[in-house]
Amino acid sequence: MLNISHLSFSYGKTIVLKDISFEVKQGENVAIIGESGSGKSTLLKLLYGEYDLNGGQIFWKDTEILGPKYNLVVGYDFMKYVAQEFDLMPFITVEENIAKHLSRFFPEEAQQRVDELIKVVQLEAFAKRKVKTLSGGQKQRVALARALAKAPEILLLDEPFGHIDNFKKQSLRRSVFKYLKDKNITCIVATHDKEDVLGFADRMIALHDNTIVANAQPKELFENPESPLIAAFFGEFNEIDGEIVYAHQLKVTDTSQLKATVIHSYFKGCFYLIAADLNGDTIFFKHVKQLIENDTVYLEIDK
Ligand SMILES: Nc1ncnc2c1ncn2[C@@H]1O[C@H](COP(=O)(O)OP(=O)(O)OP(=O)(O)O)[C@@H](O)[C@H]1O
Repeated sequence: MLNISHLSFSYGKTIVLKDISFEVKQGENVAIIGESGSGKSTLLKLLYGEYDLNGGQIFWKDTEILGPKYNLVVGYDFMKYVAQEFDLMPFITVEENIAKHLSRFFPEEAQQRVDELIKVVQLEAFAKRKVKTLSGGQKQRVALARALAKAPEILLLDEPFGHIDNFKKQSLRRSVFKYLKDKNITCIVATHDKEDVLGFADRMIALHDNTIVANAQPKELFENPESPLIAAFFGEFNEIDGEIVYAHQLKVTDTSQLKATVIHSYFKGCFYLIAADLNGDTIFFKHVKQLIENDTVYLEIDK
């Protein structure tokens, strides 16, 4: 169990996190969300022991995670952190980067492990390539594999698929998160992307105003978004009479109290996102067909 109690941290005078407490069970996948600058990366760095806390404590089982004031070398063997800027060794190959920290006394086992991880991050075709010749997304996958090489108990991931194209992203997510679950590796992911959360995270923690404003299962938060911050994470939404209504929860009907004027139809693939004026406010709803500008539509809320 990872136990964070009353954690506080500032960069100089800039307060970033104030009195944060939460727990993460072994094998759990927890997503940290929040606006840019809300302190997601800072929280991961604190969990890793990169900075000294201003207050509070972090424990993994019986080990207290301490910062540079107490540790000559930052970090702990049982934990790996994949930062947004991954520092790989550019002049050696993908395989060599991953194998770097594996024992040289058991070359066969090391090679098997490298092969297994290259498969997890779907880089089979690039195993023998020098890292400096890879794209940003490919490097990100090498950094992930390298973090997994020594089988950490906890993995801290900062926007782990941010550099990876949509084409590859979904299958890579499934592969990596399945691997972590299979190996019972605790995983904490800082992300802006709901796709990193839905279907994978057991729990979601939202940071706002230096503190935790939500800590619950993604389904629970999706169904009852307590604030615009949470709703916005999941998608387009409106505030109608003080109520949060997702764009997919507004339906066109024959007649209703909600009379709106179409402003624009955005083609979104299998639906159109319609912007419309409702009593002077712009609202958004999903519709199967394109609607004509300035047409009147009646809407109902279908939750
Ligand atoms: N090394 C640093 N020194 C001083 N201030 C910093 C430092 N790193 C981050 N900050 C500030 O701390 C706050 C939190 O930053 P952090 O990077 O943790 O946010 P974030 O939620 O991860 O943002 P993003 O989603 O953009 O990555 C921001 O206001 C940022 O400007």
